[in-house]
Amino acid sequence: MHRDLRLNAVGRRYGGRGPWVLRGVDLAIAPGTLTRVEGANGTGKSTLLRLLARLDAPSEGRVTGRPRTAYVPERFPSVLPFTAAGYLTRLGTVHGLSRGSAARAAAAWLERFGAAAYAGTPMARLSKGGSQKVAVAQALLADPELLVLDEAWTGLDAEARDELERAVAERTAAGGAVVFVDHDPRRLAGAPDATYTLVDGGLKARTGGDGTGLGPHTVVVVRGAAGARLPPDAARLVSTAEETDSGRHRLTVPASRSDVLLRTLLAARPPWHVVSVAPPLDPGSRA
Ligand SMILES: Nc1ncnc2c1ncn2[C@@H]1O[C@H](COP(=O)(O)OP(=O)(O)OP(=O)(O)O)[C@@H](O)[C@H]1O
Repeated sequence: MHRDLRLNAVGRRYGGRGPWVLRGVDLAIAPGTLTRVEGANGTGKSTLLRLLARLDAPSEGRVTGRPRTAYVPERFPSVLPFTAAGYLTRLGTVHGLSRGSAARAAAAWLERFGAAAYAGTPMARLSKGGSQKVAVAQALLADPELLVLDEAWTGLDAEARDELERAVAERTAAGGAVVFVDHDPRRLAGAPDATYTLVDGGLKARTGGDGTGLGPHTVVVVRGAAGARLPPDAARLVSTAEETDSGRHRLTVPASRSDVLLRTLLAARPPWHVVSVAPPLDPGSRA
């Protein structure tokens, strides 16, 4: 399937004869999945993310698949000669939105990240945090099939960090793929379908993935029509689902995804009834 992105025996080194930063990397990124990439400083995380975003080409091996991709770089150029809203609107039109839709989407994303007040501020005058909000908004603007986030949370305030976690959950629930690097091990804890560590230029899968119990989980009890199955958008978000009684389901969901799960269930047709929501449990405990 062309939306699946695959790296096949990929290697990357800089400057022709430089040392191999990556070598023999095989990786498949399927729609609807969340992937975390970890590694010590300088192990090639950004290099890998640029290859996934197709902004860089491998020195050897192949990259196949062309999902519509958006990327938040580690360092976002803030000297662009536009206001925040002007820049986002232009980008929206590049992504195929009409000017009006692009302007509305730009305003909506700035609002979501608490940046509406600087919509008219030239990019060069934005603070680091303000500029990072624009960096994140430009990536989310066009509902990408693949979202690549390189330390995208760095510089955001606490509310914007939470909002970005919600936006990631929305993307994966909608069937998009997200790949991220973040220095905070608690980021989206429990949510990734796969976690890889870069060691000696290669990828090591963390055994057991990360969707099996790490990080705080919320327990949500919902009721649907007898025999009804969870809507696919909701099923993608949960770690476990158990029908405890006819039509009554007990779901565990990574805390970072619980808001999006509740919204998805309430918006389903017919809507699901939320019976209870328990606060996040300690990592590993989902009893
Ligand atoms: N454009 C480039 N030209 C030359 N060398 C580069 C280039 N980009 C990265 N490198 C080198 O490749 C190696 C991996 O860099 P990369 O930025 O991918 O690692 P990283 O794991 O993202 O690092 P960090 O955690 O510090 O952000 C480093 O030795 C770096 O100096």
